[in-house]
Amino acid sequence: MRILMVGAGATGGFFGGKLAEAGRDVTFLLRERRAEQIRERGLEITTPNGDLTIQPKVATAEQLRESRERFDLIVLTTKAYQLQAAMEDLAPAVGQATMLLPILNGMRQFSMLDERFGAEHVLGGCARIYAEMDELGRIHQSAGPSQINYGEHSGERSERILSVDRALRDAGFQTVLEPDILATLWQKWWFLASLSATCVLGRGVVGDIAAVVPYGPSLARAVIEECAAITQANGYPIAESALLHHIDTMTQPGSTLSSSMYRDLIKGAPVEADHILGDLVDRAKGVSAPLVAAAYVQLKVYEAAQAN
Ligand SMILES: NC(=O)C1=CN([C@@H]2O[C@H](COP(=O)(O)OP(=O)(O)OC[C@H]3O[C@@H](n4cnc5c(N)ncnc54)[C@H](OP(=O)(O)O)[C@@H]3O)[C@@H](O)[C@H]2O)C=CC1
Ligand SMILES: CC(C)(CO)C(=O)C(=O)O
Repeated sequence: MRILMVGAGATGGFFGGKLAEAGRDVTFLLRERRAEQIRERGLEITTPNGDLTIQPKVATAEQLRESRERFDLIVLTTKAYQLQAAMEDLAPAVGQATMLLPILNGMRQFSMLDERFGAEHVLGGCARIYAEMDELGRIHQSAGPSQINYGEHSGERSERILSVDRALRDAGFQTVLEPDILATLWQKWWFLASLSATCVLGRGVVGDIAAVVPYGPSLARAVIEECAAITQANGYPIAESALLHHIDTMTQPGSTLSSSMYRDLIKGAPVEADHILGDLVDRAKGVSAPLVAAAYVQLKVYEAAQAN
């Protein structure tokens, strides 16, 4: 299977690097600066289980346009606010049977891809990992999961999704072929949105907020309950045990847990406000979610200040 990874940032660099190291046929579609960095330094990845540096195949949008090379699987790993431009860059690589697998957070990416390329090309997917790229372009994975979940939106175990499964598994990270990828996406979304909104409102990682007893833990609990209620109102039930487990995780003193959105915020980098929190409150279906909305407002004010 010929795989095109769009982006070699924290997630794309990690999963694409692992796939390339495992011998899969991977090309990275990169913008000029990142392509140059990787040609010079290689793709460098550090993980709790060891480090690796590879020299992957790299293409820029211009090279892709000229070669008109088509790929079997295109994995999208940009931030949400980069997706529109990335779709234009990757378009020449989409042939009749090409599958598009976005592993971004949130949900809007699917309607955007459906509209641009046709829903028949689009698979469901998401990633679980704690990773960051530093200013030298090195990818650092922290302890915790490294996993991609994927599936047909219909839930079908089609020939093509089984071929994706064969291509992605056993490459040094976990993979899960999902019977109901939409449910998985919602489960991931409420977890991520509640973590992000709590960290944004409390301006700290989980342990910092948990230390402000009793208000920090009650903030986390209230945000979790809002996100869970929106998810349930959209038809995705949450087991009591999952809710309690998440509340426990999010109120642990000393925990260094945070989301990629919060890490971007404290770095002064752009954030996926509309995609991760705005879209969730837009889908509240009458559920009251003042805390998630407040976190969203904060991020939009931050975005506006950044633009000036
Ligand atoms: N980081 C994490 O731990 C996790 C992140 N996620 C989600 O995954 C998604 C990606 O996040 P993350 O990997 O952290 O983001 P990063 O910013 O680390 O990486 C995104 C990469 O996409 C590249 N890119 C953007 N536009 C293009 C384009 N047109 N062509 C080629 N490359 C492009 C950027 O390249 P350039 O260097 O040129 O700017 C950048 O390197 C987000 O939705 C995030 O929420 C999900 C789970 C965990
Ligand atoms: C769920 C979590 C926190 C880890 O995969 C994430 O998606 C993120 O940090 O963006």
